Amino acid sequence: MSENLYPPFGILLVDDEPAWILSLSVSLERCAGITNIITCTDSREVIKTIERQEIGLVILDLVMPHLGGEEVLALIREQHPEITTIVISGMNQLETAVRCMKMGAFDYYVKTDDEDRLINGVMRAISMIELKRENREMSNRILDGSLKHPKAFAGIVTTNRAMHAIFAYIEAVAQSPQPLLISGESGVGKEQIAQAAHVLSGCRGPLVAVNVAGLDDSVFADTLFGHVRGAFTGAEQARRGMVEEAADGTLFLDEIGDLSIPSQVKLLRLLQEGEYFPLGSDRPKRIKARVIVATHQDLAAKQSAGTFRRDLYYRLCTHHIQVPPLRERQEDIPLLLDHFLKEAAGALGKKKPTPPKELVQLLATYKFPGNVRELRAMVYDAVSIHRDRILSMESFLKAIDRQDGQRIELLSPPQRHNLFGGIERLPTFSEAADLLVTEAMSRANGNQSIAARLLGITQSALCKRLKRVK
Ligand SMILES: Nc1ncnc2c1ncn2[C@@H]1O[C@H](COP(=O)(O)OP(=O)(O)OP(=O)(O)O)[C@@H](O)[C@H]1O
Repeated sequence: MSENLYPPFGILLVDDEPAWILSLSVSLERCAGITNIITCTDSREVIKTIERQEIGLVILDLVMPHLGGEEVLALIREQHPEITTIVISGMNQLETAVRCMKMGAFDYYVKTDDEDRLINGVMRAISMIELKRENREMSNRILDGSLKHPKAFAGIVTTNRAMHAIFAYIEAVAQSPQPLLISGESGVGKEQIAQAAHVLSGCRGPLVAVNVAGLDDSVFADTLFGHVRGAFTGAEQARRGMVEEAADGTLFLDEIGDLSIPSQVKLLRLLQEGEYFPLGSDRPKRIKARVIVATHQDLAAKQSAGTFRRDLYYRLCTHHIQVPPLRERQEDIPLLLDHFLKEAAGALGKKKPTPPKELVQLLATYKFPGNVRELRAMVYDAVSIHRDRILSMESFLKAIDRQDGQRIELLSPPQRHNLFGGIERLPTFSEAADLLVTEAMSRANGNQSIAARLLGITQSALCKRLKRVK
């Protein structure tokens, strides 16, 4: 959103009547926040203007001296077919309208039409152009597999393919004025993703984060929209709301799934109309921030159950990112372990300890219900009590065992290929069990607790087996 012009491409108004151009410009800005407007009163200049600057939409008068609107439309379709055109006429002529639509006009309006109809049509055209652009951008990224701004994601440690696809998606939608929805379990890194999207939006303002969980409706309205002096008992001073604090930046609403229905209505109105009223004021203010929302809940399920408004859900879903849980990206565990060991050692003024080999094996057997945040906390705890050069496994084992109700089970999906394919004589059941136990003990470096987790059995069951193996 360079220089905060909206939309990110120009809208060219072509009409030989300067008064009409002025009145339409004012209405577009006042009613829809459209500021990226270029004007042209000489139809012969249209193509040159298009070639000089980035135009996405042309709003074209039909009756003009020199070149008429239909001729200009034909030239645009021929020389710049990527540009969308809306035709406006002083007369309501069905035949002309049909002809223009057949020539490729996006829509046709009569100057005497209700102004709202024209503005809604312009907004529809803008949404369509933006979607097309995002699509093109996404396809290009997917084809060349690269990121334009890898620095924006520097703080997010991952080698996972799904996470890299998310990065490419964020780059594609970063400049869109539509809201961005980030969902995923608690602790997967949703706030970090929101920060990357904010950096890439190019907005100069701040990222203002608001956790909306547990806010009742009036506190929600006051927090977001602020109030004027005397708005309610105790409102001795006017207060700016978070929407205003986030001007020219990003408003990040966390835990959006917990919002009450009346607050959902307020948020929808804000997103749809771009306007809000501070409490006690009858003068609307315009939102000038990009909105990013996050939730650990399944909004689709909530919407089906009737606890989340369908219209808001669809509005929020325009750009949607689903961050995978840590257990679905186990390849990230060694990297994150190393990252947090460094971070914790630095924060606690210690030398970075060396993790024992079996630690990654152990962590791979765990589901991490608290995701990356839980891993980070485990590492900080281990580093804070650590003394020797090699990190002790004890605190990790304790933290994992503390998770009551956690069934002991391996996380990797069962192997589908035939392990015994090349073997002529099948081992007996107890021979195979002994071999498995020996292998698990070797991988766990003799640690029975880890070996038991690797095998998916209790430690006492392993002890019994070990006695037999010996
Ligand atoms: N890929 C990652 N690389 C480095 N640190 C990460 C990564 N993912 C998460 N973290 C760290 O884990 C912690 C939790 O991340 P974050 O707050 O972004 O999660 P969240 O999904 O927003 O959680 P919640 O739903 O509870 O708000 C933070 O300290 C964050 O820095």
